Amino acid sequence: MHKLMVEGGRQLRGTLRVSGAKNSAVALLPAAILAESPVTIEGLPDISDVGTLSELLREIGGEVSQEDRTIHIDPSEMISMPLPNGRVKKLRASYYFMGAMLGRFNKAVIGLPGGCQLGPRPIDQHIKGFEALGAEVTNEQGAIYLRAEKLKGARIYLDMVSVGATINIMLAAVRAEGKTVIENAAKEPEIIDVATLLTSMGANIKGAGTDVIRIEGVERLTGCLHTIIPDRIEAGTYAILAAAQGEEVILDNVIPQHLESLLAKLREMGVMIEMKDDQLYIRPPERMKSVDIKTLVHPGFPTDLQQPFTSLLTNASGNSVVTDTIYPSRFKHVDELTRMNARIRGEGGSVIVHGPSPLYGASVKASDLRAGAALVIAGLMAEGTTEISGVEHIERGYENIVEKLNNLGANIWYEEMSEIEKEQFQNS
Ligand SMILES: CC(=O)N[C@H]1[C@@H](OP(=O)(O)OP(=O)(O)OC[C@H]2O[C@@H](n3ccc(=O)[nH]c3=O)[C@H](O)[C@@H]2O)O[C@H](CO)[C@@H](O)[C@@H]1O
Ligand SMILES: C=C(OP(=O)(O)O)C(=O)O
Repeated sequence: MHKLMVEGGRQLRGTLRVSGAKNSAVALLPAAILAESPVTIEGLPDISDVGTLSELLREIGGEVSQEDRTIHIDPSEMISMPLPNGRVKKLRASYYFMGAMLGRFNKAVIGLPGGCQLGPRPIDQHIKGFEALGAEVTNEQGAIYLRAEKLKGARIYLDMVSVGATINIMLAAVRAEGKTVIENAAKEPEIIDVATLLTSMGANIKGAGTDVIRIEGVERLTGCLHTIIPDRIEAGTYAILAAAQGEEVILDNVIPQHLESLLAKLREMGVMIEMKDDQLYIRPPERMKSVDIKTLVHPGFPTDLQQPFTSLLTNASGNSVVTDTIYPSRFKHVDELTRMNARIRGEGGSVIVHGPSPLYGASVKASDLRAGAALVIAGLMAEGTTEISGVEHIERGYENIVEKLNNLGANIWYEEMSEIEKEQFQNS
């Protein structure tokens, strides 16, 4: 078990290449289950969620091989093997095995997914969608059993906009008989990416990226080659970091249009941003202005950037109000930032960041992936050294974070935890 050590106060400069999108990759890999011949996916991020999904694909009989960033998945020998526990609990996206296995085999048995603990994360809308398509869904001792004679297209209105439910219903519906319409669908770029892969496999999908998706079921899907879009959340995290501690940082392999809400907020704070093709140039101002943020469904401010952005706000002059309407209790990073001298207090469902307040290195715990990113940013901004435990959360979603940041001039390294630290971590 190791911890991440971050020396604060260094100015960062140089070019950082953004990896393939985690939230696309984790849906694209299960989507390959639906094909009858090999699927090749390029631009894979090297993160633990991808490794876990590759193992799950192997567990159900998939032949999976990887060379560098390209994965080949041969789904032809797959069977609907129950996946009640184990790896399924390591990540959120294991829920995509429900839609994909239901779509291919008309049955699936899968444990409830894990992923970041951000407050309640029900999957009732996924189940509502599967049932509308004709599946019988039961929860037996913590595993979800899905069975259908034959899936039939349906009109499904999502009670709330859900990324996972939208993708899962698409996966189940592409081989169903007839037409499916998903209303109040999520519009995230990752949904378009999954629809692009499925379309290359032979699916008939219209409207991905809008709030009404229409799918005409087809009998079979075949393998294809697909390249994953860049990770807008990784790019956003590093853009925030560059605004906090950069001299002049260039982010490479970015789709700036995917980051409009973040870039608008950074500009409001006075950060200089230039876009050129797939690159972003970021320079912080002398003095940063406070801003309020409220997370919303895409294209609103993404909840996954709320925690990293809170770290940046500690350096802004004035009071900033942060509200998360997607996960109203996604604030576990706040106590840790407070240990580092941030002045943040809760009010109603929001937190108010009083800035600027200098941060000081401390021993802190990453409770989830983006809390981890928030602490890395805070550690780089702080005076002294910060020790971050809970590194496994960060490794779920950030490829080679140590190498990428050290290439910009940071000083970050892993250290093995002492026995006492391990015990304290496990009991905290
Ligand atoms: C693997 C992946 O892509 N994860 C992302 C995905 O998570 P995930 O797909 O789990 O998030 P959703 O978009 O489904 O959740 C949005 C909101 O709807 C609620 N909800 C969702 C489904 C449901 O059946 N019932 C229900 O009540 C959730 O509790 C949450 O409040 O989108 C989130 C919101 O952008 C991101 O933070 C996650 O990074
Ligand atoms: C919440 C996240 O991930 P997951 O849904 O995989 O837990 C995230 O990527 O910020």
